[in-house]
Amino acid sequence: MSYDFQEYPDREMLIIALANRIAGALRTALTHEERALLVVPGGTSPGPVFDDLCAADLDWGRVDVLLSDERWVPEDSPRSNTALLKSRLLVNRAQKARSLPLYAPAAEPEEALEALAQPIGAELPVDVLLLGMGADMHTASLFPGGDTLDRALAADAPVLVPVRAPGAAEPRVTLSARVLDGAMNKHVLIFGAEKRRALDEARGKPAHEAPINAVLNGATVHWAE
Ligand SMILES: O=C1O[C@H](COP(=O)(O)O)[C@@H](O)[C@H](O)[C@H]1O
Repeated sequence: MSYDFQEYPDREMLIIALANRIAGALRTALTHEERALLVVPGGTSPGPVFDDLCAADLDWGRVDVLLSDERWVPEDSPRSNTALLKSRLLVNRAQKARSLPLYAPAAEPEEALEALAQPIGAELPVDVLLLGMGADMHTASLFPGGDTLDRALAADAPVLVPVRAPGAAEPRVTLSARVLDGAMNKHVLIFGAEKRRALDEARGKPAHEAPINAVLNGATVHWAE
């Protein structure tokens, strides 16, 4: 397994460069496909990248945008990744993009899983993937100790997997590892010394201990202090 590690002098430079890389990869995909599928993370890290990317000059009307994972909370929750996506990425030029939902107002994710997975399955594979990573080496909602991690890591995993994990405050849904890893163009965004150490510690570990390893092959990791 090998990946590129790109270190930046500061977060601002990383954000500009990464937004440009993603926009460029989408433009390239759109030269040979009718539509392109962009998958992005939630959490605290990607907001500033979204702020730049949403202004990129590209044919957003032919782009589908999807979260890598979602916490099973309504959109008015401060923990909603969908709310982050809508307020920071699907604005400006990018408001023309089509958003594929990863949440529906049901009590448990299992009740909505099939309906959410169907339109996603129709757009696969992922053209451009941006992921985050937690200091516990989780990515998307592939958590060490997650109750469905084996299923989510399997070669024949479904598109979407519901997850409950010790490190996660609420139930979640996640794209499975095979869907994430199958992306044409893969980027991982991490900030700070703790996550850099976690990435180093992940080296050589099996994916059920360090789920980030399930998606790193061929990826570019973008890091700034
Ligand atoms: O819970 C989540 O965490 C990871 C990492 O988030 P961060 O706040 O440490 O940047 C994120 O990639 C994932 O999409 C999100 O649901």
